[in-house]
Amino acid sequence: IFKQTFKYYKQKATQPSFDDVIDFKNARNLDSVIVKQVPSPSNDLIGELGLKYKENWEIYELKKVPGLFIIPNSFTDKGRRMWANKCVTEYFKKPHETNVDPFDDNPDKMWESSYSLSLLKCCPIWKLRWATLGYHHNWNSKQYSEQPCSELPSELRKTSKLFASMIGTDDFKAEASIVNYYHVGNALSPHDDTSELYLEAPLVSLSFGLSAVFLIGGTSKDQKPEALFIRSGDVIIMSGASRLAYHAVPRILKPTSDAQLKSSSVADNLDLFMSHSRLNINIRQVHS
Ligand SMILES: O=C(O)CCC(=O)C(=O)O
Ligand SMILES: [Fe+2]
Repeated sequence: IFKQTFKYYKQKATQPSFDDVIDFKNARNLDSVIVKQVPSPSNDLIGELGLKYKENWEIYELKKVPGLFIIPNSFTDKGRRMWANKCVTEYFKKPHETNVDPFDDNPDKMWESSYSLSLLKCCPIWKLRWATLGYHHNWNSKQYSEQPCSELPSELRKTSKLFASMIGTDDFKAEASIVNYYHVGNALSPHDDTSELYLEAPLVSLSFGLSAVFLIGGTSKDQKPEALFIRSGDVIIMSGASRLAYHAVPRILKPTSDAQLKSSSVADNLDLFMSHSRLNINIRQVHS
């Protein structure tokens, strides 16, 4: 059943209907969520992590998927740029690992001098699909390395700790991170994340760039998933029962007209890339 819903939203022949997709921006189908308010973090942290200043933070929990929290639209424009920039200039470099390690010999070539989208698309940056940080996840054995290759960057540790504390987990240890790079037409197949040795801790997930449809169900693939839009700056937390739930990203939405390409200059390579990409940074605790 999960697979059917996945295929429905992934289809390319016709555009699927998004009527059933929970949307925090347009407040659609929000009768399926519970809202909770938590006090704002300190101003220092807000500024450093590129978060929005808000009196109170609103956290939504899906009624049908207890433990699945969404904190929409958490970052400022500048903050979103800062995070995107880290994904395309830092997180793919050693000691982190990626699917395109050969390019690591010459990481600065990732953005080789091209100002138009067609040229830019030839750059190695478009071939990046994932990077792993901290304890590296081995995709084949589905196991984490014994030793962390590095400590996670401090902004990843601080951000994940902060969001984990918003749902009441004060002792979250950020030990591993996977950064996913998506473009229109890409998808992430249904899976559960159970390689971590300690599964009681929440998983914190940040998204930037293009919007996506996210599906999350239960621990069985026979359970019909809920669909929700994840937009740039949204934070998702999988905790409790939802931590072990099947989930997937069947569709990356095409850029809307307001994301039209800006003028051609080197400084805008990031805008250009981001108007055609979705970046997801998820942070995990591996050990108890
Ligand atoms: O891209 C996403 O939002 C989800 C990524 C994910 O599920 C994973 O990396 O395990
Ligand atoms: Fe996952």
